[in-house]
Amino acid sequence: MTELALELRDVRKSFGRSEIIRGANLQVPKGERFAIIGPNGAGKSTLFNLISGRFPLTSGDVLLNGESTLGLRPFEINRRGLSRSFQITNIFHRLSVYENLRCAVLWSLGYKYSFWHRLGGLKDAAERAEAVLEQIGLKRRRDVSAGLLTYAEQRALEIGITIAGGADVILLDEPTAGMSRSESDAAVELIRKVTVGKTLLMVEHDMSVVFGLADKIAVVVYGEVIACDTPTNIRANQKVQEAYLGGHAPVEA
Ligand SMILES: Nc1ncnc2c1ncn2[C@@H]1O[C@H](COP(=O)(O)OP(=O)(O)OP(=O)(O)O)[C@@H](O)[C@H]1O
Repeated sequence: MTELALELRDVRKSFGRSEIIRGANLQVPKGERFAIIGPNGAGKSTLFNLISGRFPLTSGDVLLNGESTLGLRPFEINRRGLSRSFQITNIFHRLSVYENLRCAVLWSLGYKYSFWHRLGGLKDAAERAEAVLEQIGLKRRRDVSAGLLTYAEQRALEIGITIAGGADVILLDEPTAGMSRSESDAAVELIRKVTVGKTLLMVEHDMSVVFGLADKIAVVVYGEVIACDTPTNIRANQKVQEAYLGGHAPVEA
């Protein structure tokens, strides 16, 4: 049987009287790259917030590596091996690129920022931060304040921060939003490289990124996963074509 990294079982979420997530089910096998697509307001970011523990579920269950995460706080879910990035960049602008990464490593190890100064010599964290720096291609920019990086570099750093703790399950929220075609092609390569052997779940609107990167695509419409399949099958799926008004299935640019 396939081992699942992540499983959503009849997940529901209401805000006040509106039910936004309406019985979502999803199975993400270990080591696969999944894209979540769907119209604006379908509930994709809300699903991410439920999976990462930012919002409590109204009902249903989320399993990470076979274990329920119900009632766990975001940092506890993070310590169990799930790390997420945000649509809005989540970096410390006044710290250098390297310091941002070291901070992310230390945080994942359970250290609070207030202990920072006493941990400067922690060899493992420093080595890990250097390795991630290399992986994301920002070695040249090591000592630059993160706030001075270009937008694309900041998004790469953000991916570095997300993977720095060594989580096996990575959630990326619109990793190429606001990028030019060439920047987004480079981001796809970076994401592919840093997620080798890991499980990836990403929300993405850019169909060339989705079709270029995803093993499977989950389509969310009105808070339900209406289809989850390979890119080829999703393109041919009648229900998906109908959900994308006008009867056109999502296609690459
Ligand atoms: N904290 C909240 N309180 C109330 N309503 C919310 C909250 N968060 C999200 N919603 C509502 O839930 C619905 C789904 O929003 P969500 O951001 O998850 O959609 P999305 O699929 O990610 O959209 P987009 O593609 O535009 O980013 C929207 O109608 C939104 O207004």
